[in-house]
Amino acid sequence: SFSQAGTCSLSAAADHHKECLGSRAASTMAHSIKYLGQEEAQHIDEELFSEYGFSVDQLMELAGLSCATAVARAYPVASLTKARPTLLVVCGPGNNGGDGLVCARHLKLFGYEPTILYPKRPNKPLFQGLTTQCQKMEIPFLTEMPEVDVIDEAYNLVIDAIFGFSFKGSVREPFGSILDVLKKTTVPIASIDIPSGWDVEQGAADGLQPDTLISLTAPKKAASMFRGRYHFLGGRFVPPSLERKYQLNLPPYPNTDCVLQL
Ligand SMILES: NC(=O)C1=CN([C@@H]2O[C@H](COP(=O)(O)OP(=O)(O)OC[C@H]3O[C@@H](n4cnc5c(N)ncnc54)[C@H](O)[C@@H]3O)[C@@H](O)[C@H]2O)[C@@H](O)CC1
Ligand SMILES: [K+]
Repeated sequence: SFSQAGTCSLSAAADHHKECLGSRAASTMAHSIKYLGQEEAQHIDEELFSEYGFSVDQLMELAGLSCATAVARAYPVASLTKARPTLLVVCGPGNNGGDGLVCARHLKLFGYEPTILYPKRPNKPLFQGLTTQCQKMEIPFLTEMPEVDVIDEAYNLVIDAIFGFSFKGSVREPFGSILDVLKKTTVPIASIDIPSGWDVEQGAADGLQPDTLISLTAPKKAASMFRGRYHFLGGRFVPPSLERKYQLNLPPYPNTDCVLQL
């Protein structure tokens, strides 16, 4: 992937994969995109709501749509190996989990068969609404995390929407046990914004190793430790003055696309 310092360390195989996706704009090479620290990511988030007048559900919809689009790019339905286009979406207790719910809904519309695990649901209208929408879309909800062999057998991909840029400290239950299962699965994992359980800036040597990372707004510092195949940028909603203020140096999204492969 393309590092902060602007050095390119792609293996020929990874390069081939990227070419196959056909989405890599040459212009991304000219940019040195900024990798955000945790506080900076939180400030940008607050500013989008306070100064720029966005609402959470608005940005969550765009973020979740970006994630579903990235998944459809990296794992087209026709490329999946299981008989049915099944996906497991694991949603955490904050806005990262909300992105997961939106992502699941769009993936269903894109022809996938998502199933959701949502063990800690905030008692807020936003999340209740997103949950109802998924239920009405006939997306099943699990009551507990399946065993590793069940996941390996039943799903083509796991979408990790457990923690995003507000994660801190050591993982509390039930998410510790859930992440232990995810570390053992052979099914590829696509992480939304941050691989869950990773320190937002330092990463985690013994943590999840997702195949795909979808960085929202801008990558966080830990993304420089991502070693999977596909790194996407999503969340095409940053006003130019905010981009300038934080010197995000975002590469241009192609045409009307809501994701960009880094
Ligand atoms: N600013 C942006 O650009 C946007 C951000 N969005 C999403 O919002 C995310 C950030 O959301 P939040 O700030 O709600 O936070 P997160 O979703 O990162 O997580 C916060 C939740 O996790 C819990 N938690 C934190 N550390 C924990 C630990 N060690 N063990 C167990 N639980 C722990 C907290 O109690 C809280 O419930 C981003 O990563 C992104 O996915 C999008 O929804 C919209 C746009
Ligand atoms: K995540």
